[in-house]
Amino acid sequence: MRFGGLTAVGDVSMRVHDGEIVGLIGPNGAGKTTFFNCLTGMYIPTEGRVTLAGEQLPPKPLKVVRAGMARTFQNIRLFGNMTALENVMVGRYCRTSSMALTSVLRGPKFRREESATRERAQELLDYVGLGKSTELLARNLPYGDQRRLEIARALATDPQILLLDEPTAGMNPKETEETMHLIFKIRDSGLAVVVIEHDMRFIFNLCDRVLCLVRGSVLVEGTPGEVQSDPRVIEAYIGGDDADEEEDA
Ligand SMILES: Nc1ncnc2c1ncn2[C@@H]1O[C@H](COP(=O)(O)OP(=O)(O)OP(=O)(O)O)[C@@H](O)[C@H]1O
Repeated sequence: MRFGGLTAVGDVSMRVHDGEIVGLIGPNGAGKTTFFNCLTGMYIPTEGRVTLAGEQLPPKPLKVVRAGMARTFQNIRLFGNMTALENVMVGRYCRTSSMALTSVLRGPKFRREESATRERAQELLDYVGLGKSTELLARNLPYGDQRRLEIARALATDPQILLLDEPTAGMNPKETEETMHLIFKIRDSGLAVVVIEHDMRFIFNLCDRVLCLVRGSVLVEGTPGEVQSDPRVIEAYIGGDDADEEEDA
């Protein structure tokens, strides 16, 4: 993905399997979120392709979601004035005929679908541990719960792969621990999960495999143990090259 003269994501190739958690780490500006934006059709990549279960995905967010890829955002993007339940229901609408004539006519089919959507949304709130917050406005939920609500909304789209962009940012240790268990539960249900995180303890305890991105390229890929002990990763975080360049300047 190039922006003018800047290659934000260049040499990155990633394959994720069902039931696997892959971590994406790297210093600020490495290209992690841009990579997610390319996968989910929010950016049209200058080069490269994204496939899901062998099918190439077009760079169109709604089509990507319908194909089975869902995500959460670094900066929470909920509908603040809607309840927790309604936020999850919104995620579900990509699987219903809510935008079709049935919804305009509001006939029996619409009512059946609406009731099934509500039921599924409630199930998902229970699943992420927000079963008691159904009727609370999203903006009034504690920060950690808002992040969990985003995950519930993403799951409402029935994804095969879930992309989480800094799911524990701003969380206290207890919430971080709960989030780890939630992600394990999601993985155990058969989904593929990719997680961007700056919290190294979290990522190394969570993931089966980790990729470290630096300046748009994969610097190191391996098991948490391999990546954790690789001196290049430590150097990338300390900012060896950049610091040298700044000194030279
Ligand atoms: N829409 C855009 N237009 C121009 N440059 C962009 C755009 N989006 C991202 N970039 C640039 O691409 C590079 C990668 O940014 P990105 O946000 O993907 O990094 P990141 O690894 O997610 O960083 P962080 O950990 O701070 O979130 C940065 O240099 C950023 O300024």
